[in-house]
Amino acid sequence: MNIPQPDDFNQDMPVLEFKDVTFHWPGGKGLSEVSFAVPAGQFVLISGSSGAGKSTLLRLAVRLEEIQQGEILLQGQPLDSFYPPALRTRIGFVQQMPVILPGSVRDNLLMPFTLQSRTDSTIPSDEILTGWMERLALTDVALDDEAGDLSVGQRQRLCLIRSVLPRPVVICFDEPTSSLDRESRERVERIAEELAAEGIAVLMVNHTSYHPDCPHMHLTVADGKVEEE
Ligand SMILES: Nc1ncnc2c1ncn2[C@@H]1O[C@H](COP(=O)(O)OP(=O)(O)OP(=O)(O)O)[C@@H](O)[C@H]1O
Repeated sequence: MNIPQPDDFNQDMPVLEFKDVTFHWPGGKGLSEVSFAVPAGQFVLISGSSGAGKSTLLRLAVRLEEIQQGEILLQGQPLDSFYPPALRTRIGFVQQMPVILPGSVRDNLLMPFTLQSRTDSTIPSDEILTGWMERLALTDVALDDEAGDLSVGQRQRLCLIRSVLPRPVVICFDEPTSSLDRESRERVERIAEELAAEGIAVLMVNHTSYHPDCPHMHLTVADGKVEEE
C-alpha cells in the first residue's frame, strides 16, 4: 500500500505525536499532560480499566474533542491546521458503535471519497470493495444491500474498510472486536497488524487478553495519565 505523505514530511519524524496534552470533560474526568510519539507503521496497543480514558485518548487523536492544553501533531503539523475532510482521510477511526449512514453498503464505503478534498485519490472500484469485504469475511453482504440492515459486527467491519480505503497514515480502533465472534475478532486483529506492517500507524484499544503478534508499543491509561510500558 502506498501511504501518502506531504512533501515536507521526514520519514524519521513521528507520524502522530501528543505533547503535554490535557483534556477534561465537563464532569472533571479526563487526561493530563499526555506525551507520546508514534512512528509510521507502529502498532500501538492501548489498555486500561473501564472509564480510564482510552476512548477519550482516541477521540482527541482524531479531533472529535478539542485539547485544552498542549499540542497534537499529525505528520509534524498541528491537528487543527488540517481542513477537517482532509484530516478524516489521513487518520481513520473505527468506533465502538459504528456510524452508518442511510444508503447502501457501497454508498457507505465510498463516503470518504464524496467528502474528501484530496485530488490524488481514485474512487475504488466494486472489485476493490468486494476484495476488502472478502478479506473481512463479509461475503454474505452485497454492495447494494442497505447498510442499516447489517448487524453491529458487520457494521464494525464495514467501518474498518471505509477507514482504510482512503489510505490514511494512522488508524484508531476503539475496541473494534467487541461485537465479533472469535473467528471474526482474530481476522480483524490480524488485518490491523497487517496494516501496521504496510506502514499505517495503528492505535488499538482492545481487551486485555489480546497480545499482538507484531512488534508493538503498549500504552496504559490510568488515573488521567498515559504511560508507555
Ligand atoms: N461526553 C462525556 N461527558 C462527560 N464525561 C465523559 C464523556 N465521555 C466520557 N466521559 C468520562 O470520561 C472518563 C473516561 O471515559 P472513556 O470513555 O474515555 O473511558 P474508557 O477507558 O474508554 O472506558 P471503557 O473501557 O468503558 O470504554 C469516564 O469517567 C467517563 O465518564
